[in-house]
Formats: sequence, structure tokens, C-alpha cells
Amino acid sequence: KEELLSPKKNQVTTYGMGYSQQRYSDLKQIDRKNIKNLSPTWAYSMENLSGEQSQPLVYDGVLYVTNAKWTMAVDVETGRQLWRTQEDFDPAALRVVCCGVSNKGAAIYDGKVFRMTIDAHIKALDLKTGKVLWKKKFAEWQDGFSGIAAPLIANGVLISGTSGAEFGVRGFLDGWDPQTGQHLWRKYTTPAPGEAGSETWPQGSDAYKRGGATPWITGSYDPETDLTYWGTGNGGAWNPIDRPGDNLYIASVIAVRPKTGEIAWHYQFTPGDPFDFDAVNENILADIKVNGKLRKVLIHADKNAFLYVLDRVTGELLAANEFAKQNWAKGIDLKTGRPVPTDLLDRIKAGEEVEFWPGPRGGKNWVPMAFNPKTGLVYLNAANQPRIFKFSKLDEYKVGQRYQGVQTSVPPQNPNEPNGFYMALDPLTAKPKWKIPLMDYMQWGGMLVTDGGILFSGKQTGEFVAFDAENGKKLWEFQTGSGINAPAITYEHKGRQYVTVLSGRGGGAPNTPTELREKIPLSGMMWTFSLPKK
Ligand SMILES: O=C(O)c1cc(C(=O)O)c2c(n1)C(=O)C(=O)c1cc(C(=O)O)[nH]c1-2
Ligand SMILES: [Ca+2]
Repeated sequence: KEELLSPKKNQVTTYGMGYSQQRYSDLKQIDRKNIKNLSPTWAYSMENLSGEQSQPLVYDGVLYVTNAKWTMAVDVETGRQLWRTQEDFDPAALRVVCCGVSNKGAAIYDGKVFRMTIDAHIKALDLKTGKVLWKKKFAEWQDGFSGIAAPLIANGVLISGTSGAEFGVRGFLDGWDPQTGQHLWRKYTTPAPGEAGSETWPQGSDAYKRGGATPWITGSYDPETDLTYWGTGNGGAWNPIDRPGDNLYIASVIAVRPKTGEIAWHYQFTPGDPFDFDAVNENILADIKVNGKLRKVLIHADKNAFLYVLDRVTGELLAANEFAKQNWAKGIDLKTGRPVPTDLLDRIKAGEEVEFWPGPRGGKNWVPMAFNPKTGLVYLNAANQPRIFKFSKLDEYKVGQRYQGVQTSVPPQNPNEPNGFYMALDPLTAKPKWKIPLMDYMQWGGMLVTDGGILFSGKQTGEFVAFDAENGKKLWEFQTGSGINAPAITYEHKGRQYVTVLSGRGGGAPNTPTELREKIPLSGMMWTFSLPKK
């Protein structure tokens, strides 16, 4: 079992390519010199048009991959399907996904592959046959819950989150026995009256029950601290009129014990979050020098446009710097750990219509960044897009219905203003080593960095691209036929390095602007690349 958990060159059994979620590989068969020869080895049809956002896994020469409709096992060498198992959800459940019908991935452990489903279930499939070994309902999808994230196995416990903050659900994490599917614990991410943190909610109100804070992207795990690190979603409703206060643990990182669900520490990125600043973006674990001392840290580029470094043992804030354009905070005060707000929030609260940056898509959305421990840099694609925001009347909460209370629109884009940037940053200062403007569209593909000096990412317009990680120069690209909005992986099989990525327009951004819908056909393919055999 332990061998399943430590990252190996020929195995990718976790979301993020290892518990630290660095999306870094020390493979270097594919390098700056030979990348021009990188070629498709095969392509596999996902038989799906609703969008591909999943990160594949690899075990013993087999790829395990998910979308909303299927779980599939595919042979690495030939691209032939070994098995696939269909999801049998009620199509009506698609009503309660806020931002596209997809799935972000699975987890492998002890001969099983674990995944969540759109209709709020979690299940275990047999690695060899795809047979469903157990399946549990974690909530009623009719109430606004959905399961899209890859689960996490930590210290023998299977941990899963939920989506649904746009529907005013109350977020939580669940712990399960991976063998039997027995439910072990539930930790709500908004506290009930009397619990720690409840003082940050209006007293005598049940606003916490609709408070959001959904952990909808997989946490990372440090076996030494025995803590998992999960980001939590936005506050519910977006319009905070019914929930004055900081509202723990919305828009936060929580350090959670895998055996019990206990919260060891927390840090809130956006107190009271009125902007849909989900804080679910990946928490990368690394050991880096801070003021000359090696520290165990957690690196997080938030939707709110600040790049944070925290001590992952204690939760102490070490650095917080702007990485994308924003106008809601003057900065983050390192002493108090709190943002120093501009007048923007007061103005919207007073009923004014405002243009706010970075908009609810964030300075960066869930598509993951990568960290290279050798260069100490993070590689990410940032968005550079504002939104017009005006709080409207907050309608009475109705279970399973959208609960937002905000009118938003996208202002016309200045053609000289980039839609976003590809960048390599120092996590402690957010100073770019290099920065490349994205003039056509913001990007929604994850990052993967290798010891061969290559940075891989995909574009909404379908190109799978390799950059020189040193300077961001494009070295190679391949048109996959539909938009890429998923993270790639790399691994070794029988001495050969492969790179695999999913292509298929879908998810939160790629269906807007409408222009992209017209230009980019739907598809669902898994592409695998390698260097030609000599
Ligand atoms: O608060 C939530 O529960 C929640 C869930 C999801 C989701 O399930 O994909 C997204 C969001 N929020 C969200 O705010 C967002 O911008 C977003 C983009 C995407 C995507 O798949 O591209 N999902 C989501
Ligand atoms: Ca959200």
C-alpha cells in the first residue's frame, strides 16, 4: 500500500502528481533539444461532449481517467481500452452544476480507483475490471450538491469534498473507509452555533447553513505533519447582506487531520468573501528558504489575485503578494494576516455598480499551477479580466436553487489589454522571472514542469504547448482538435517518457465568450505523446 502512495516515475496515483501537488517530474528524456520530435503516440475517444477537465492517473502501465460520464482504463503503450464503466446518474442532476459538466479526476489505492459523481455519490471501482465495489450517496443532488473533485487518500482514509456554494449549500469534508465505503466522519466547513469559528457568523441566524465554503478541489497532504490542506469555496450567497462578519471557514485553507476531520489550523484569504473568491486553488507543499531558514511551507495562488506562502505546520502567514491585477485590497498585512481593503466593497454595499478586478473567475481559477523544487519557481496562468458587479435583492433561499444576489456583466475588453499571462514567479515575492501576455484568450489549462526544462500547458484554442521553463519561449505545439482545460501528466513506462493530456472544451470559462463556442468544436479525447522510437 505504501508503494502506492509515494510518487514514482512510473506511477501517478494522486491528483497533483504526488501528495505535495507540485506537478513536477524529474523525468528528462524529453528535453529542450529533442522536444521538436515529440509526437502523438495515440489518441483515445472519451465518447463525451460535455468537457474534459480530468487529470489522468497511471498504475502498472495503465491510464485511469474520468469524465462526468465514464471511468476508463487504457493501456499506455497501445492506447487500447481495457475497460470502461458508465455513470448512471439522473440527467436532471446537471441542473446543479454551476460551471460546466465535468470531473477533475480520481485516486488509486489498494487495488481500487475512487471517484465522485455529478449526482453526489462517491464510489470505488476495481482497478482490474472496473466493477463497482461500493457506492455511497454523500448528499441529495436536488439540494444543490455535486461531486466533481478527485478524492484524496491520506493515512488510510478516503477524503472527499463537495461543490455547490453557488446554490447556498453548507460545505463539508467526508472521511470514508476505502475498503468498505463506511462513513467515518464529516466536518462541516461552516461551524454551527457554539463551535469554534461560529462567532464569525451573525448570532441567532442560520446563515451558516447556506454559507458555502465548499471544498471542490482536492487537498494536498503532508505525511510528516499528518495534515491535509484543503481550500474552501466562496461564501453563500455571494451578496453578503445576510451574513455580516468574517464567516469562517469560507475562502480559507483548512489543515485537517485525516483520521478525525479535526481542523488543526486555518487561514482565511478573503474574510467575509462577497466576490466569489473561492479559495479552492491547489495548496502546493514545498520546503523553501525563508529569510535564510528552511521552512515547511504551503504555496497558494488565490482567486483573489494574491500569492500566499504559509508555514504549513502552524498556519503562520509568511508572504502575500499580488500576482494579477486587482482593485479590492491595498495589500495583505503580514502582522494581522488580513487584507487591507480599498473602498470597493463599501461602494458595492452602498448599491453602487462597480468594475472589480479580478472578477469572479479569479486572478487564477482552479486550473493548477506547477512548482519546480530545483528552481524554486511557480508556473501559472493568470487571468486579467474585470467584471461589473452590483448587489441586487437577495431572494429568499430556496433549497437547490441558485443563491447569489448579484448582477454581473463582463465589460468590453480593451484590445490592448492582455486577457491573462503565462508566468514564472518567485512564490515569496510574486516577482516574475518571466511573463508572457495572452492577447487572444485567457487560458484554462493546468501546468506541468519537468527536469528536462519543459513547461507543458494547453490552450483553449486546442494547442498542447511545450515552453522552455527558463524563459517561457514556445518550443513545440500540437493541435488537439478541441479546447484544453485540464492538467497534463508525465510518467515513464518501460524506459520511455510519456505525456498525457485531455482535450475537450468545457468547464467554467471555456463556454464564454460565445465566440469560443463558435470557434472551437466540442470533442473529448485523451492524447498521449512520446519521442519516436530510435
Ligand atoms: O463554489 C463552488 O462550489 C464551485 C464549484 C465549481 C465546480 O464544481 O466546478 C466551480 C466554482 N464554484 C467556481 O466558482 C468557478 O469559478 C468554477 C470554474 C469551474 C470549472 O470547472 O472550470 N468550476 C467552478
Ligand atoms: Ca464558487
